[in-house]
Amino acid sequence: MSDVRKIPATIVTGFLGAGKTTLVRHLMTQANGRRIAIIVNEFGSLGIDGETLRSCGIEGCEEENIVELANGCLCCTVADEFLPTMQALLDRPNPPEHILIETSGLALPKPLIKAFNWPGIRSRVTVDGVVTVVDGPAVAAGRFADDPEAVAAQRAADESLDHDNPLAEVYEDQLMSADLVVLNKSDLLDTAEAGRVREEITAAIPRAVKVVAAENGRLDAAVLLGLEAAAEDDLAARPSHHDAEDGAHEHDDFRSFVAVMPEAPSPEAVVARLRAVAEAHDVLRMKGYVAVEGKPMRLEVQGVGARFRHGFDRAWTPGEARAGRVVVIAQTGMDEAAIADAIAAPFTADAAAAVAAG
Ligand SMILES: Nc1nc2c(ncn2[C@@H]2O[C@H](COP(=O)(O)OP(=O)(O)OP(=O)(O)O)[C@@H](O)[C@H]2O)c(=O)[nH]1
Repeated sequence: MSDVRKIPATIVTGFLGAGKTTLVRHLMTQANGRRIAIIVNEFGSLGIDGETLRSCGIEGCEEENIVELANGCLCCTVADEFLPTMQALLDRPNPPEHILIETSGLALPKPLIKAFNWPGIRSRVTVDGVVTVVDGPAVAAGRFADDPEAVAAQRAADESLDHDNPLAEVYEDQLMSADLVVLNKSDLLDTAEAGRVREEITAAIPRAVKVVAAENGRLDAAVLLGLEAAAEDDLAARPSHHDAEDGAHEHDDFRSFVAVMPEAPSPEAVVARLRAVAEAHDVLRMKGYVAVEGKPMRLEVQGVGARFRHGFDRAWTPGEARAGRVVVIAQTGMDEAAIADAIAAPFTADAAAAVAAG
């Protein structure tokens, strides 16, 4: 055992839109001068999570403390991207006191936890805990539920954990790696639903793991950090649907692309259009920045399924094109052309349709 204290790292994982960035942002408000580095990985190419954190104005979220790993999912780029990034952080003259890693919503945490056993990393860092953020209302709505008959048929043919629902696989892998589960978006659950979701979560994890409820990821840092789980020593207790493949998975079940959106007459018009598209095409996640007529500020818009939030985040900078761009993430097979066309249509078309509809 080394007498040099290892730097604790917390892995924040959870499905697309569960509230990981919101939680990390809140956590950073409690940094109290502690040197915390954030590694953020996003599925979709606009780098919005990194930008959200950098622009939040919270001490500690400055440029130099946030490293974005934008290419693909952390779990698939461990050797090429994650390890060199960790090495660089550790080799800083003033290394971080804590490292927060926000995975993409489609990442499987286990290959990432395994990476902490690599020589050069293992001796200097430990996984303090895997915090899995769960979108309470999405679970309550059965978003990750398998079709019970299909699963029964599949299990009868093959006893392995694997099944054919890509959402369920990612969600369950994230749960099974957890040291702490955050049941987020409690504001959108009634007591009975919250109880049911909590039971479902507990049943899905084969060991005792604490589940804490949260709204907008607002939890005390003392709850989230200092779990001292040493997860890298405990891989066997964290089963994965991909154990047989040694963590390899290609994300070919999911696709993302960037759609262009013209300047909009109002924030409401942006949300109405994106919500209609999300519902018509079963889109999992949208996020982007859009220009609104007469507004010097940029509108940030975020959708999880058909639930949207928006707000003006910053002024368009001089010389910056007021171009609206929205990342769209859905299961493979989505009609990208139809979605792109619907988002890119001039807004006058919506007005005409509203008039025609009476
Ligand atoms: N009502 C409600 N909305 C929330 C809560 N937490 C987060 N949100 C909203 O949910 C959306 C997604 O939150 P994020 O923090 O970006 O989620 P994420 O897990 O980082 O998303 P990805 O990185 O895309 O996987 C945003 O619009 C948030 O404002 C919550 O507790 N209640």
